[in-house]
Amino acid sequence: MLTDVTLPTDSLLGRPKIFFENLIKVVQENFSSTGRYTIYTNKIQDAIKISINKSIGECKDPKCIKFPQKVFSQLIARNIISIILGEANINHMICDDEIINTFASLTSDITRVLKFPPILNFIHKSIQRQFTINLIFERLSQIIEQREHEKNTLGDAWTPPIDILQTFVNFSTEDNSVDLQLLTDYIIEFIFISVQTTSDAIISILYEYGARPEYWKELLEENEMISNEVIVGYLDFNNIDKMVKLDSFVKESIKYWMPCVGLQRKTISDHFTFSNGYQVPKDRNINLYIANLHGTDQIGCKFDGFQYVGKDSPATKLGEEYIPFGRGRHACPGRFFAIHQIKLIMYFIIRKYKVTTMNRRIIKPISAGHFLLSPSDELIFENL
Ligand code: HEM
Repeated sequence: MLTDVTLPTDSLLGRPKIFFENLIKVVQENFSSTGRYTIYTNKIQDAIKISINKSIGECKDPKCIKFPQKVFSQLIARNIISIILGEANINHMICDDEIINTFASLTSDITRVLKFPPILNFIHKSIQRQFTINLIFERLSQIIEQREHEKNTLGDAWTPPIDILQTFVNFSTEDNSVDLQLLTDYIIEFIFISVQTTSDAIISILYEYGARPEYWKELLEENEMISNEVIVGYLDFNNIDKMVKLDSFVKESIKYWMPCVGLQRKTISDHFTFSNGYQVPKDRNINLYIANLHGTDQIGCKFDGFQYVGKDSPATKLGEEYIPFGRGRHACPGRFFAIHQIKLIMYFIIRKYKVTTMNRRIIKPISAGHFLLSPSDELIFENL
């Protein structure tokens, strides 16, 4: 038997199993293909437009974004804030640079802490406390206080806000009292799993797009066709489903930007036997040879951006040859939401800018074991 997947923050937050089960439940219920995130899509589109205007803006002359990592983690952070806080001071919060930066850098901050050897666990604990008393804790306290006040004033007439925060409040309330420490941990974990994963994916797609002008014409035509169908100023799910060429391009790019090996599991029974008879003894770590499954250029295959068009093979559909979101019982439940955001972001970028890598150079992902080193190449934006 192989171990279940554990989230990297498990050791840091030190919460019992039920904590992570609740978190997965929230993601499954709110962000599966049939999830409720339809109610969030307009908010996300507003947040994306604000981010693009603020961070990229008008580019009458070519503008070089030197640190795409920073710009796109802030953009995704703004999206995530808009769905976590939903109805709470949303306009104020999604323009609050301090909270956006805290959300955007949280994952890299935590990842740095997780690199400490276990013997330094006591430092984990003190850093965790530092996290949990930081800005997020304070801002959440203010919002919860306001919600409690409204609840007490309105009594039975009070209707709970529909947002992710309120869902986590329900999991953190006992005897009518909200455990703010627990609530903060839920939010930290939610940010950890959703911000950097999605911003890394969008950057890799932009690197591929910027270096491959042969795809621009068809992607722009598809973009224009969809924009002609948008009626009330916001794209709906039907519009997004029609971005089939973009979806295929996104899928191929994400596939290319996976480490060579990964999705590690550990043998916890006496031994594990593969279908070909190969046996792995207890306590050994097993990594999949992802490049081979995905057929990337690391094993001599060519990037083929439109290969999935018309094949009933969207970027969210998992298979033996496509595992960026894992597979099986613990496959990523947030992938529908991630791809939804990615397609929206690409939609707004493609229609406004010509995007290129420096000298239209193809940028290659660099694997270091089962990690990818974050590329730090610039992207150049110019108004169309
Ligand atoms: C492009 C963005 C994303 C990528 C590439 C990604 C990838 C993954 C991978 C590889 C796993 C582990 C699967 C396994 O080991 O079998 C995972 C698990 C998970 N992901 Fe994502 N993810 C992304 C975005 C998100 C988002 C936006 C959310 C939340 C809204 C999310 C929530 C989760 C959760 C809760 C798990 C744990 C599932 C479980 O253990 O049952 N992910 N993700």
